[in-house]
Amino acid sequence: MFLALEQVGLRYPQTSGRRDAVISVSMALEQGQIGVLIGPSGCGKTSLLRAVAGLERLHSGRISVAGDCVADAEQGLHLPPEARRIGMVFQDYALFPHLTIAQNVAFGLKHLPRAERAARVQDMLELVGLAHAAQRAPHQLSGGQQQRVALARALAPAPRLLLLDEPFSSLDVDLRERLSQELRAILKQAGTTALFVTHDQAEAFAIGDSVGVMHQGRLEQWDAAYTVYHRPATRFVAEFIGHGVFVPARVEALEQGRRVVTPLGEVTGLADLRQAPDYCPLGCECHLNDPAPQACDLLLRADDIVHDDDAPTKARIERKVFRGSEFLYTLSLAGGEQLLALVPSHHDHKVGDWIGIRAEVDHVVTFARTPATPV
Ligand SMILES: Nc1ncnc2c1ncn2[C@@H]1O[C@H](COP(=O)(O)OP(=O)(O)OP(=O)(O)O)[C@@H](O)[C@H]1O
Repeated sequence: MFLALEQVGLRYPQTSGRRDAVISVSMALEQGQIGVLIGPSGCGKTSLLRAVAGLERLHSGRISVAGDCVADAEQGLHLPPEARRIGMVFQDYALFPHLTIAQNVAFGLKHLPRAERAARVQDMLELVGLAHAAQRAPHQLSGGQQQRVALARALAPAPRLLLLDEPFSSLDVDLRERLSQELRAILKQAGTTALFVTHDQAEAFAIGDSVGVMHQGRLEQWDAAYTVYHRPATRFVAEFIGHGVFVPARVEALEQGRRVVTPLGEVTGLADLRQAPDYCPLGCECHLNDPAPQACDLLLRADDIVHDDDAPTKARIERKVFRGSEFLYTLSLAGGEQLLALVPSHHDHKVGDWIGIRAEVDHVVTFARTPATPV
């Protein structure tokens, strides 16, 4: 593995009584891969990034880059940031205002002969699509262009690893979306291994080969974005990623496989259910393997609920949010359970209307109900 973190822990001095900022985080990235850390404010994303950069000392664990150990708490090893050959891009792109764009990009290349330096600057500016702006001053560029210059500056010395901490957070939504796609293309073209921090889910999914969800200092899941969405490892991940709710349900053993009985009836379209008993989201004794009916909570995302006038289950529209191509409805069933549903926006029902719905769940995600409730 190109970047490997093993049981990394980080504790800030003079914070006794508070939980550690990072607790036993293990993860790995292959060369050329892009990893994204996502999680709520204060969950430890930036602290973890700073630990990789060498800006914070580890309290426990070890970090290696390209096979070189750069930090090992047990051995008291801590390579300073400048010895790690790691590039960084932060939220405030902090270009030098008195230097031209080309001079900004050349900043970390002082060791190169002049001609080589100029060629490298040209290559980097071409990579980020700003070769025409080489002689301009930073204030003559837009925020998005300035952030691309910051990226070119970070990539210019060919770092072994690039760390990016919410680089687009000061930009508007449209620009962020475009830049995140561009960023992925640029990093892939340069073959750079990168670790990116964001609290924006769309950005995480657009950029990351692997996505890690952090919560209270811990990395709760580190997986492909698709797996994080469809196979959340913990309740926290299930709730944090995507629009979803848990409904009380019951898993029953059939002669072959299992079925899940929910307030919407039996969940249909269970292509994945046969795998479900083997899959314990919590990695512990799995309630799905028990032959007796088991009370559980079933994750239903907004895209699992289909509006169907002929469906026997009816739900009342409590709230609706227009999202262009679809409405996000908040629904309640006769028994009071709440659901979310994405419905094509030509179905423009009023709040208070009852509509037919059914569940179409391709990826069944259940968690043992706690405390256990009678079935
Ligand atoms: N220099 C510091 N000294 C003491 N505590 C700190 C320091 N920096 C961060 N913390 C604490 O460590 C925890 C993790 O903070 P961190 O900034 O890593 O979270 P984050 O996920 O990046 O949050 P955000 O998304 O808001 O930037 C928080 O409880 C924070 O208060």
